[in-house]
Amino acid sequence: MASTSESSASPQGQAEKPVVIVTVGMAGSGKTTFMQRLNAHLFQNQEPRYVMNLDPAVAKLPFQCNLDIRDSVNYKKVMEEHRLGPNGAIMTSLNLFTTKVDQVLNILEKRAVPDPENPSRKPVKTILVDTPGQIEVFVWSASGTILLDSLASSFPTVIAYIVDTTRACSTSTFMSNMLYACSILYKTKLPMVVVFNKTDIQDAGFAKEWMTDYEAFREALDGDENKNAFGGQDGGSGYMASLLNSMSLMLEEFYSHLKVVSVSSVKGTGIDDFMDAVKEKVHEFNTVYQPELDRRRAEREEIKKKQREKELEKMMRDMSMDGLTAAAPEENKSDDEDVQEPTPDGDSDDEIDDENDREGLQARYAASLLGKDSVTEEASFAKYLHSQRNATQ
Ligand SMILES: Nc1nc2c(ncn2[C@@H]2O[C@H](COP(=O)(O)OP(=O)(O)OP(=O)(O)O)[C@@H](O)[C@H]2O)c(=O)[nH]1
Repeated sequence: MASTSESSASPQGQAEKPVVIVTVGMAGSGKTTFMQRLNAHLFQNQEPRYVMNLDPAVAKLPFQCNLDIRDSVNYKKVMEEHRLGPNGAIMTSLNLFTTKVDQVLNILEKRAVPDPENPSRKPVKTILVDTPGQIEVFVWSASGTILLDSLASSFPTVIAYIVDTTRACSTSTFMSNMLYACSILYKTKLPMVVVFNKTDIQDAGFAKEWMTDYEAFREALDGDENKNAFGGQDGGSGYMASLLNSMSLMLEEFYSHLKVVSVSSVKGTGIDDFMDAVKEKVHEFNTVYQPELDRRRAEREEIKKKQREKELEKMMRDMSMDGLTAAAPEENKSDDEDVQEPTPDGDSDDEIDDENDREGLQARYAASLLGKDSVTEEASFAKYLHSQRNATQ
């Protein structure tokens, strides 16, 4: 039997990390059932695992999970309180959950190593994550991205894209599924295993063939066209066939990056193949994705560092300007003179402008040093001083 644990060691030989498997797929494709099957498979092989449910709208889970988004967010309440539809409420629930991502990672990090207080508890080797059926809500939302990025920054992470094989038999539904998978691959930038599920009802041989043999797909397209499967009139059918044909050519490169397995989540067939595929993808994660993630992280750090340097430079400039403008009046008159004996032209505009400038600089300086609240405080204090001064004049 293939084990994911042996594959999670980094190329540098660092300590083994648990592998995260995130199931993504269209509604009803069988994500939860697949998750249940994986969970049972790992249990049978006595592999310590950690199961997370990120679907706030699921009514009942057929397995026990360690971390359930429903424990921290009440989807129905979110819907009522924010007057949202189902998708909006799922997205808001995910957003709320994402605010706790640090805590989630902390828990996972702790479970990934031996617990000195509980030596009999084995470190987790696999983290299973179930996601909402509304793919776009998870994959294309900011919270979904943050959650996936956070997981991938700590552990090797693989996407399991679940396809309902019975609903991918025609060339057009197959292509829709593949385009979805392609967009997820490029959005998440994580290694992917395509899981053709429900193969107890429909064998996935045709799909595998279409993905490796362009001519086979072309023939299937011709067949669909002859049967007028695209239902087009006035050449509409021809347009669909040629579009699908072009897309298939375009997707050839994408197919070459995928690992494809056939599974029946109900019967439990193909799970070993899936685990082997995950093992391969973890290796890819460590050798290809991880360096790329590190590069992107270093790039972000560099940008942040430059921004900080820029702000510091600006602050230093502000401070030295502040010193100059503040010194000038002190050279000529005392504070008392300044307040009690105005110049003949009264509160000269120049003087007030000068004062305003100084107040602005002081406020900005305070902003740099003290943070936002203090800025408001400092600015209003300066304003107060200014009004007091005008009142005495
Ligand atoms: N025959 C068969 N049915 C399956 C298989 N996997 C899932 N199903 C059925 O497909 C239906 C949907 O399965 P779920 O696991 O709820 O699908 P899901 O993708 O989690 O659904 P959402 O979370 O609502 O998107 C259920 O009736 C399952 O019993 C399978 O391998 N074979």
